[in-house]
Order: sequence, then C-alpha cells, then structure tokens
Amino acid sequence: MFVQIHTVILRYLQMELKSPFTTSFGTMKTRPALLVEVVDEDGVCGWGEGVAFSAPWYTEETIETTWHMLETFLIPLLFQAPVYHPDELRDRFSIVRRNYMAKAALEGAVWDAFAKRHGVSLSSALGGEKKEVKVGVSIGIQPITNILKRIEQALAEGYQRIKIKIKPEWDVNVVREIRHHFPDVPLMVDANSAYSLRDIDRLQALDDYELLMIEQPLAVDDIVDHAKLQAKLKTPICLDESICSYEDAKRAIELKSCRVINIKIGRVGGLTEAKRIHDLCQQHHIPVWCGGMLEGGVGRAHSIALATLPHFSLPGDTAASANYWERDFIDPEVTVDNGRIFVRQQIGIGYTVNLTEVERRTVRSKIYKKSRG
Ligand SMILES: O=C(O)CCC(=O)C1=CC=C[C@@H](O)[C@@H]1C(=O)O
Ligand SMILES: [Mg+2]
Repeated sequence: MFVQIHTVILRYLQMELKSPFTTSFGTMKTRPALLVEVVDEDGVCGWGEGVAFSAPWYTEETIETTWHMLETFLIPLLFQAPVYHPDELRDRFSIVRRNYMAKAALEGAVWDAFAKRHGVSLSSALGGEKKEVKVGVSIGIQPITNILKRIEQALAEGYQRIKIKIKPEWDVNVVREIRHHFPDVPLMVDANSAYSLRDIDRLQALDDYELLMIEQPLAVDDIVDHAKLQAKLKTPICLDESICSYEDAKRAIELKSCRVINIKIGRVGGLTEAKRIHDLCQQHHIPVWCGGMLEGGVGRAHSIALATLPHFSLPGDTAASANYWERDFIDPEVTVDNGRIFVRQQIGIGYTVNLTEVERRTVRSKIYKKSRG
C-alpha cells in the first residue's frame, strides 16, 4: 500500500499565548503556527505542524523560511512519486540542506496519512509501546514570586518535573530560591545557549542544587566546549539546539558533550530522524525526553506519539493544551492527568483538527495540487 499525495494545503495561523513566554532571547506573546494538510488520492488526510517561530532565535528557521522551502522545494519533491513508507522522505528531502522544521512539517503530515491508511495510531506506526507518557512543564523567565506560584500550581496539577529558563544573573539566585521552597521537586534549567566557558563558575555553582540537568548552556555549535564543561560538572548536560541530526547526536555522545538528549521532531527534520536518534541513544544508554516548541494541538499530538517509544524515560515538555491556549484547535484538547497523558488509540494522530478553530486564526492559506500525468 502506498500514499500518493495530490493536494497540500498550507495555513499560517496566528495564536495568542495565554501568558507571555520569556527565554534568554526575549518574550513571546503570540505564536505563529504553520499547519500542513496533505490529501491522498482516496481523500485520506494527514496533518503536520511547522514549529519555527517568527524570528530565527532558536534555530535559523522562521515560519516564512519554512513556507518558502515547502512551496518551492519540498512539496514538489513529495508530488514527484508515491510514498511506500514515510521513512523514504528523509532521503528524498536530503537534497535540500538543513531546513529541518520545514521537512518535519510535511513529513509529519505524511506519517499521519500513512497511519490512517493502515488503520493504526501514529504511535503504533512508529513502533511506540507506551499507553501513557510522563509530562513536565516549562516555565519562562518572570518575577520569582510568579515562578513560585506557577510551580505550586503545576505540582498541584501533577506535572512530574519543573523546568525553568535561566540566563546569566538569573540563575543561581533563582534556583536557590526555588530549592528553598521546593527542596525535593524534580527541577531542571534551560539556558538556550546563554553562556560560554567563561561562565564556568556560575554553571558549577548550580551543581549544589540537585538539578536533573542543565539544558543547552553553551552555543549551538559548541559541541567541543560542551564536552569540556560536562567534564567539570556533576549535573548532566542535556543538549537541545546542538542536536539537529543523528550525526550530531553521534558526535555529542562520542565526545561526551552531554548525558541527556532532548529530542524535538521539528529540530531534527521529522519523525524518522527522531526515531533514529532515539534508537542511537538507547544503544548508548543516554536518556531522552521529548521537547516542546509551544506547539498547537497537531504538533503536540505528534510529540505524544513519538514519546511512546520505549526509551523516552524522562517527562517531556508536552504539557496540556490549557497550559498554552484558551482553546486549542484540536478535539479533544490535550489533557494531563496526574502528570500523564493517556495516549489515544484512534487512527493517525488520534485527535481531530477543528476547522472552525483553525479558520478563526488563519491569516493566510494556499492550496498546492499535483499536476496530472
Ligand atoms: O512547553 C513547551 O512547549 C516547551 C517550551 C520551551 O521550553 C521551549 C520552547 C521553544 C523554545 C525554547 O524556548 C524552549 C526550549 O528550548 O526547549
Ligand atoms: Mg531547550
């Protein structure tokens, strides 16, 4: 059985975050989303979500570059030939360098259509086993009293670990205060590359606070410096932005640049590459967890399916829809029960896209059709 996609619809959505999200790079109040819908010859639909932001601070991609790559290169490549298995798209798209979030958005939609054609959930199509996944929550930079309140609320909702964002001068002091109020909470910090090796003293000071890990302390391409830093820290380093492919993960493991990896589907170019990184980490006993990009419901559904693979042992950043939005654009919305998401067993991503909610936020859309013959 193969999938021959003949229509792709791109939709640019503008979404309002419930509360602003601040990292070492700045504050986001709204979140654009790029929804990709593919339709095959029998009318089976698949959904994917582009996770780039409007500015290139996280990786080099933006929502506009994603749209351009899809329209000019990736959609024509998809139309070229049928897909027998979505794993083939990794090779087919490899003539386009990088642009991982663009590739992942389209590949994800094909995975959904493929799972639906085979009458299975996306989780089973990927080889996932878990029926529930563990979830943590990521809290942006904000006044400490608000952070403490957010932590209390998240723990009351059952979230299994807390992640806070740090940057120079907003790190040891904040962690100390949190530990004073919550001595035992599973806690980690994410720097989004805000430090260099010159800051080693500040980073070593974090070793006193029993953190689960320090996420991406140094620059995206500082794989060697991360190894030097890891050798001097007790706390495990978790790499996020530095790992965009299986090869990146292999190098980081070989150099001992980290002890944990955060896998994000968009950052690594799709579900197939995410699975390969998962398998590699499993072989090397490197724990992994599923990262988040403040996605809408479609992206979140893909992340949940990925997190059902056996080696996702740590809670992921796939919080409930209500953590981000007044109303998500899927039905049902993603809910978290005592820090767990129960994985839906319906075919494909397991959630229905609510077109009324989608259209309410759509600022631009375009339909692409495969030419006949
Ligand atoms: O809840 C989520 O989706 C995770 C939020 C989060 O921590 C991040 C989202 C997007 C970019 C970053 O700031 C960050 C991360 O680096 O993991
Ligand atoms: Mg991160």
